[in-house]
Amino acid sequence: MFPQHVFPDTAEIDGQGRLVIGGCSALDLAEEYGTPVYVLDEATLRNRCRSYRAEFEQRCPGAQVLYASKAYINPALAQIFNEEGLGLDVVSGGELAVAIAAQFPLEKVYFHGNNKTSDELAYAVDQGIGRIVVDSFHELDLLNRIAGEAGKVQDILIRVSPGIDPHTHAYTTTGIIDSKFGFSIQTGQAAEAIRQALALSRNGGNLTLKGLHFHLGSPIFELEPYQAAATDLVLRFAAGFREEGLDLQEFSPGGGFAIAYTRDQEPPAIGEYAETIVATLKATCGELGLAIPTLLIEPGRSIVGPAGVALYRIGAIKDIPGVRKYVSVDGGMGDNIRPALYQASYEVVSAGKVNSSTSGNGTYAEEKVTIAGKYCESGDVLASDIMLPTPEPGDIIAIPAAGAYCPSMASNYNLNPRPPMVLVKDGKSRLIRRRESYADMMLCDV
Ligand SMILES: Cc1ncc(COP(=O)(O)O)c(C=O)c1O
Ligand SMILES: N[C@@H](CCCC[NH3+])C(=O)O
Repeated sequence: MFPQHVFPDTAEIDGQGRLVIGGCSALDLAEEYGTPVYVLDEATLRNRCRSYRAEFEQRCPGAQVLYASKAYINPALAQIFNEEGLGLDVVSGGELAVAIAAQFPLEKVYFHGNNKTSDELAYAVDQGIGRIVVDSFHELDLLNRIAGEAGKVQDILIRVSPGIDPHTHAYTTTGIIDSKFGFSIQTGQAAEAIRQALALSRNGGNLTLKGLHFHLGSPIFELEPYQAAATDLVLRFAAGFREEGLDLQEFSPGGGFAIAYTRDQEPPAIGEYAETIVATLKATCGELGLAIPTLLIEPGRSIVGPAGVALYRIGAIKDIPGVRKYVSVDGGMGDNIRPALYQASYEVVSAGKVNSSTSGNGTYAEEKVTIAGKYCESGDVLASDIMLPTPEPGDIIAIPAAGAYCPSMASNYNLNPRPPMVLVKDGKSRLIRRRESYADMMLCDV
């Protein structure tokens, strides 16, 4: 059965059992743009942006949705997010440069990161970035100096670490006490950071503390970590600094909202995350007598992830009798490091032979295979022991839920060019990033 809910909103199967995305045949896209290729469905992207805005704004007027660029950004996408009224979360000078290239309104850009360099901070301050989310004492001093040299007063948030385990992969957990991100509430370092920031907001300093931020990790399939544990805990902590002059104008519980990667996964709906966060925010602020701050949320994966489908072409097929059947494709860990890095699981369908009750073609006989990449690493496996209609060299396979943290974490390992990105909508496709060439990969070599 076709796992519709892990594919983009517009995905369908035509009468010949072929996958169609955004009105475009996956086989035709593979032919036109070559493989591997990442296809992004514009309708899904925009639907997710609109759902986030609607679900949070209707419950909490003035709430702002900041797209977490690290999930994937380029100028064309930044323009779409701007059209949809989102802000941006950036974590490097490079991501900020994309926002600038796309003429994104910089007052809606928030700069994160545990070790922003002085060059990056100076660049952000000079360009007039909206907020810098300060993550260390070193950064507090450095930024105060840089803003002073630029003759500016920079708005900041402080990132706190609430000491909450959101039950996700150890490599993607950020809000626990043993984390390189943020100032820990438990150790007293968050309190000290707030006091220093307040002092720099007053005594001739060059910073203005606007509020607090935290981010627990990603993907978070539970609602509870956002609720009592985090939103409630951080708000109570913030209320303790009212007397010392903390005016909590902005409050961000970060991102981390989950998506379905495999057919058995059912993450909470966007409305459920919104209800949990906003209800807790309102109840806790009411109880503490705090004015409700502007709520900021930072979804990345859950906006771009479900919009993306990776297409690969099958090459070598190696059957090791009694052991495993390896089906190798023309991409792999260079364009999707997530299985190797996080043991992430994906669905795989054969784009020209989709087993679906709506295909009208009955079913294709399946066999158990392992999808391997073309990289010189044994760990370069995209999906292990999955069922696939009998594969043949030349077949196109599609991996859904691939829009987030695949192209953005892609590398040139083994000097394979990174794949192109294609936006599809209403039966038309548009290249928004071309495939790298061999010359591109030698561009910086001197
Ligand atoms: C500070 C911050 N905000 C937002 C995000 C976005 O997370 P996700 O893409 O899971 O929504 C991240 C990444 O985990 C992050 O570190
Ligand atoms: N890159 C990770 C998530 C980390 C998000 C950044 N803090 C992933 O692929 O799931």
